Amino acid sequence: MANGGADAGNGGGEGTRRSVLVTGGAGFIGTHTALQLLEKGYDVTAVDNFHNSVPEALERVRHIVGPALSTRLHFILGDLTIKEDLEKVFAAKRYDAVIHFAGLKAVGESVAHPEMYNRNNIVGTVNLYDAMKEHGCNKLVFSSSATVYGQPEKVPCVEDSALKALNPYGRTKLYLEEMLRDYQHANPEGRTILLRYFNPIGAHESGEIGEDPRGIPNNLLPYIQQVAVGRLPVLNVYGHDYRTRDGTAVRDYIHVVDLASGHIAALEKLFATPDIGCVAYNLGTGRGTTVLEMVHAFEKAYGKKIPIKMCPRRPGDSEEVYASTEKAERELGWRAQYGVEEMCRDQWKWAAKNPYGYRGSADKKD
Ligand SMILES: NC(=O)c1ccc[n+]([C@@H]2O[C@H](COP(=O)([O-])OP(=O)(O)OC[C@H]3O[C@@H](n4cnc5c(N)ncnc54)[C@H](O)[C@@H]3O)[C@@H](O)[C@H]2O)c1
Ligand SMILES: O=c1ccn([C@@H]2O[C@H](COP(=O)(O)OP(=O)(O)O[C@H]3O[C@H](CO)[C@H](O)[C@H](O)[C@H]3O)[C@@H](O)[C@H]2O)c(=O)[nH]1
Repeated sequence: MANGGADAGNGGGEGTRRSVLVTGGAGFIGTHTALQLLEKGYDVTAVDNFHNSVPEALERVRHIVGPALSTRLHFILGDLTIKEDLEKVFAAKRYDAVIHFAGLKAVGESVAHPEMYNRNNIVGTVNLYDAMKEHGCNKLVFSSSATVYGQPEKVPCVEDSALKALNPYGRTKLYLEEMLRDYQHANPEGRTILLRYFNPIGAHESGEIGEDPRGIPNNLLPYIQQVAVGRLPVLNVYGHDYRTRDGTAVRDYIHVVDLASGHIAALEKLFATPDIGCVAYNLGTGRGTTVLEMVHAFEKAYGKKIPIKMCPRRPGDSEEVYASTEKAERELGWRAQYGVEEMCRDQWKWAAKNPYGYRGSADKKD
């Protein structure tokens, strides 16, 4: 868990409760983070255009935290690429900090529609930064990704490794990291943390909120989950000739609840460190797991076999990616608590309760 007291967001009384703007707050990581922020005593405003999420997700957050904390969760429908929407967001309240999740994240889609990724991820972030500057908000936590390490030559990935983008999605993250460093250089009073997520999976332990991708999932766990609930017939395992323990690729899977607590730790670091500048941290567990190990861990939670089909490697995939977690441990006082067993347990709980995600049934899907 993140360090810090139970009511760390409440800087000493009702009138001084810290207020955080969460862009993309209805999404997978946004909902889990909003929930923890509320539990920590922060006042939360989520802004989302529901491009990849639904209002029900935030209703579930309200349900989990209960009526009292729910009053501190505000929502504004808005699109970061529309400046007027951001004006509305910043006119509503004064924010002590922003956690910026809003973005598109599907690699394949970014190859097919790079202009959409640049417009959404880059223009959205430029607009957000301009609005923050205009309204005197200088603390930002930005969602970056391990994708900025490209195909790492050396693992574990350390924060000062060489960076490289392999696709248009990765290029938006890499460019935004560089842009935010430039902005920091020009505005030294700013405080920015870039969080490089490894592979977020799992769900809140209640099984009420989780990842709900539209269409056929690209990522491993959402795919396995859909095979488990009968929406897809078989898991294609991409690549079984890697130089790894069992021939399948290795990733650093991290429980989304741990990832959320990493954001609380980053936020607390920003509040506590006036001269932090712009710093990157990995959020991973530091442990690598193969695709087949993940399948077996999920089967243990699910209680049945997942049918698999061995397939050729997926173009662009790396053999082995996992994080060095030393910097986050040392400087944020944060480390992941959960292992793959808990990740799969909670992923399956979410799947079993919500086989068709938030939309409830096959007919309503998409
Ligand atoms: N989930 C992962 O595997 C992963 C890995 C590394 C980095 N990230 C990054 O973390 C962030 C959050 O990811 P997530 O998994 O929660 O994704 P998500 O799609 O579930 O959440 C993103 C949210 O942002 C909203 N959004 C997108 N563009 C918007 C815009 N222009 N204006 C307002 N709202 C907008 C979407 O509707 C969605 O609710 C993204 O920036 C993503 O690139 C995710
Ligand atoms: O149906 C599937 C889906 C995935 N895989 C394999 O499972 C592993 C993990 O794949 P994911 O798609 O879940 O995750 P990636 O590590 O490939 O990519 C994710 O994590 C990256 C960071 O490391 C980037 O952020 C990227 O955008 C994000 O999708 C890979 O070896 C992949 O080939 C399968 O075998 N079958």
